Amino acid sequence: MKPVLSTEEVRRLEDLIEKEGTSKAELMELAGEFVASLAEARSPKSVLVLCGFGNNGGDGWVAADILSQKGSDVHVVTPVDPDEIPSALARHVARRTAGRDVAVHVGPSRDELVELIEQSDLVIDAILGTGFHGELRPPFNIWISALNEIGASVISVDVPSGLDSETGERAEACVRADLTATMLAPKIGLYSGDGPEFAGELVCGELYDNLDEVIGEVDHAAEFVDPVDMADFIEPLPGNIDKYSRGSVLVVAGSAMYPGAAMMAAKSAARAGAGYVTVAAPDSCANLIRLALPSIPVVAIPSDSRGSFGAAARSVICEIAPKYDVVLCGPGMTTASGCMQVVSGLLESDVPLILDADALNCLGRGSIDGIDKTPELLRRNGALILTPHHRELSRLVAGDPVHDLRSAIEASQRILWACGSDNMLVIAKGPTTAVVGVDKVLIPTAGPASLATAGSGDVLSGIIAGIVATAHARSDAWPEFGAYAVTVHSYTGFAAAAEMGERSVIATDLIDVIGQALQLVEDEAMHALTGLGAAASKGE
Ligand SMILES: NC(=O)C1=CN([C@@H]2O[C@H](COP(=O)(O)OP(=O)(O)OC[C@H]3O[C@@H](n4cnc5c(N)ncnc54)[C@H](O)[C@@H]3O)[C@@H](O)[C@H]2O)[C@@H](O)CC1
Ligand SMILES: Nc1ncnc2c1ncn2[C@@H]1O[C@H](COP(=O)(O)OP(=O)(O)O)[C@@H](O)[C@H]1O
Ligand SMILES: [K+]
Repeated sequence: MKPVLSTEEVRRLEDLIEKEGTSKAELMELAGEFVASLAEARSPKSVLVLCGFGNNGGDGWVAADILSQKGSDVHVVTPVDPDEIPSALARHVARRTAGRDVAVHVGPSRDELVELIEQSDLVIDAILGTGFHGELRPPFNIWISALNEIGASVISVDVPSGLDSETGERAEACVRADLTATMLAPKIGLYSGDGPEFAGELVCGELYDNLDEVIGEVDHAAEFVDPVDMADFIEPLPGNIDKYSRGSVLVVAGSAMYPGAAMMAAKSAARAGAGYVTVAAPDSCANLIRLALPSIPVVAIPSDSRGSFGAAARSVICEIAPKYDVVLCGPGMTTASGCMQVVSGLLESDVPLILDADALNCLGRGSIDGIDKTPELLRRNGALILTPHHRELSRLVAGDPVHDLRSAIEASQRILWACGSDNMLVIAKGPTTAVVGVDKVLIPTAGPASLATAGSGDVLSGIIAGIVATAHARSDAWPEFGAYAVTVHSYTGFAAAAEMGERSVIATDLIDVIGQALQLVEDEAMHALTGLGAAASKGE
């Protein structure tokens, strides 16, 4: 797992590294070398380096110096003369570089800048890094819009300029990079909001030899989880099991209005490896589900007049629930009063429970000031996984806005810390999904935008249920299994997009490629472990 840091955590890390004997000036030299090596790999004849006032600009000046010494034709654009750069570290390297065989352009007009961009094979964006905040001021807004308009090939240093490294929010003008060379550790904003779209490919320069030791001494906003981190959680199917011991799931879901959600969640749980999946659905739609899923038993539960779970549902469901390794409740269920009763009954039981979709909306309706103010509703002995998307999460915390990864992590942590339970997980879904436990935040590989299709969340909750059910002996590692399930879901997105075209994927396509996605994740994990490299790529 790779640490993902907040801006403040990066500052603390740099201070610690300095205490260990590597100065910030040395780190700047190493950062510049790293950027230069990435630029060199693209064999540019002519490189344009756009430098800002701060240390991000300093990294750019160092890279310019190295590239010119290696024979590239290097132009540097700076808003002020090197002698007037306010950051002492950056001023030092700027003066040094300006004395070498590098063409320096101070405060060019837009037209002059456009000409310079057009004449170069590669642009290095060292305008703004972690020090950027607030509204983007001239001349950088002009530089960035010119750069994006021309569509030059761009390497951004640390973060794309104009992107807030903490929130992932972008300024009106923000560099659209092909590659972002981030220093020491990725910043959380690179995964949040507009970060993934504007950063392009992300590579991290560790810069410091003993980074692994020092980085453990600062808090981590999150950890990025690769398939290789899942190698311990992927086990071959043992021969001496039966359908029950393999892992059983009860899916409590569906209504006359939304029978499909129950079908998709149940089928996904089975495809993700559960040996025995049962659906408990209102009798209004039970037959429909039976017909669609011949391999899955369906228990018909008394409905209300609108075809949702009725008043008698709670006792019937709570009686059968303990027979299963995991219960998944919510998809397509509606928030009728019978459903609210079902959710509260299941919360009172000890069975490991996943609450998704309408079960979360029932929870939200059942607590007036937000679920973080009424944690007693969630306190239980059995494990609990909540899988809200941003809107559901916002409803759970009484309407506080949740609109990006960072706010989703914060809202999830508020709920978890209020409950104080290490037996609970919030899987906060979004373009980048976070698996949030009381003491750790995992960020699995995000899927493609093809996943933004109705029913995709039902597929995810089914995959989570299937994976968790088959791992029942290892409940201590639910965050890791949650991350594994999210990764598999992401890979269904890649595999389905490769088959169907990225715009045409619908949720049922994702179910059909769960097996393929499980195999892709396993191949990547095993290849990386055995040093063969990640040969199996995401459906390419
Ligand atoms: N501190 C360190 O030890 C290291 C820092 N490094 C680099 O240093 C960067 C951080 O450097 P700084 O803290 O100097 O910050 P930056 O260089 O990211 O930005 C600070 C400068 O940007 C200007 N600025 C801020 N907001 C602006 C806005 N809205 N419009 C226009 N200008 C704005 C400020 O006036 C200031 O001069 C990192 O991103 C990284 O690239 C690396 O050299 C590695 C070592
Ligand atoms: N732009 C995107 N890129 C990648 N994944 C996405 C994107 N938008 C949504 N997703 C994923 O798709 C799923 C959608 O779930 P959800 O909103 O619950 O759908 P539904 O309620 O229709 O089933 C989540 O797993 C989410 O992480
Ligand atoms: K930058």
